[in-house]
Amino acid sequence: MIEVRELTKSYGTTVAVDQVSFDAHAGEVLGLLGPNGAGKTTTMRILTCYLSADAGSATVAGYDVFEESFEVRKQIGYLPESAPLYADMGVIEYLNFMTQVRKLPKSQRRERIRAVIDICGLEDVIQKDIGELSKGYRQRVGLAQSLIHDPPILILDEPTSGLDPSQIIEIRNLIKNIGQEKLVLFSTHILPEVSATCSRILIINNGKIVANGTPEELAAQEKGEEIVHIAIRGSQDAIEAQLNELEFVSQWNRVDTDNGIVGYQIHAAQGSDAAEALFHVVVKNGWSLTELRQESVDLEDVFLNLTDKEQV
Ligand SMILES: Nc1ncnc2c1ncn2[C@@H]1O[C@H](COP(=O)(O)OP(=O)(O)OP(=O)(O)O)[C@@H](O)[C@H]1O
Repeated sequence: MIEVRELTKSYGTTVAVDQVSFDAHAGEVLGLLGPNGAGKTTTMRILTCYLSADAGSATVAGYDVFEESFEVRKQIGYLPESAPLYADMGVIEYLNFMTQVRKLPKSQRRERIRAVIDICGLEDVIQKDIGELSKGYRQRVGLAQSLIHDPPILILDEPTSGLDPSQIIEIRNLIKNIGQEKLVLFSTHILPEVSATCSRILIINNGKIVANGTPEELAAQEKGEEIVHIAIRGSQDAIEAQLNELEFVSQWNRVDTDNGIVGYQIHAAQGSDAAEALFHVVVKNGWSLTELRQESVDLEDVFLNLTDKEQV
């Protein structure tokens, strides 16, 4: 649905976006993660036709961002970092205004306003002016305007910035729900944000995409191996003789011995499905398994290694 190739944009001597390429598909919640100044906003502004690029190409739902901006804008709902909301407008009045900006046919306006109020949980505040709303509700109104024309793609720039923890959770859940039906591309500089919300992550640093994958893939790339914790009731000598013979095991450390149960940390080749393979080894030897656990993904290491540490 989105195809970006070698996109480049400079402001004077600052290269804000540097040969960025990526694809995004329907049904994904894609997180653009990077420290401040990494180039997230610039990338999003180019994709939403608010900014031209110096080089490269980008298409949205098959339409060229530079040649067919009218069509591209129809495909995209955009929530900029500071959404231009009008404080003295009522919620309904503002959404109605946005149906006009988006040139929705009169016959559809009422139904679309109702739909976005429902999706974004605005029912309790429809009587209020935008200026009276909490920041969390204002952000919901921002999301509602981005959805008003029912676009297949949503682009959200730091949608939880400035919200308190409970508002952040609400907006994340909203994004996840919307992501079940639409492609959502959103930016953040906060790592837990992407872990909590995204199916795939692009890490951007100094204008370049430095990683692209699911949280699990990125962590596996970083480690280059699988680490499994296992505890077995059986003869220590026999277990260790067997571990030495397993080709996928690159290294093992005995971490615990307790009442006939021996615990190991096992390093294995990436993609070897070591946990499952070790389970079969234990069963084949007639030992009993008291613990089997693959070490959890540590995305923070990935992020810190790929971006400027001092900026995170
Ligand atoms: N209008 C502008 N004029 C000059 N430089 C700019 C302009 N907009 C952005 N930049 C620079 O381009 C680089 C990328 O900025 P951008 O806003 O795209 O990053 P970002 O990842 O969105 O950061 P943030 O999270 O702080 O918004 C930064 O070095 C920034 O200072």
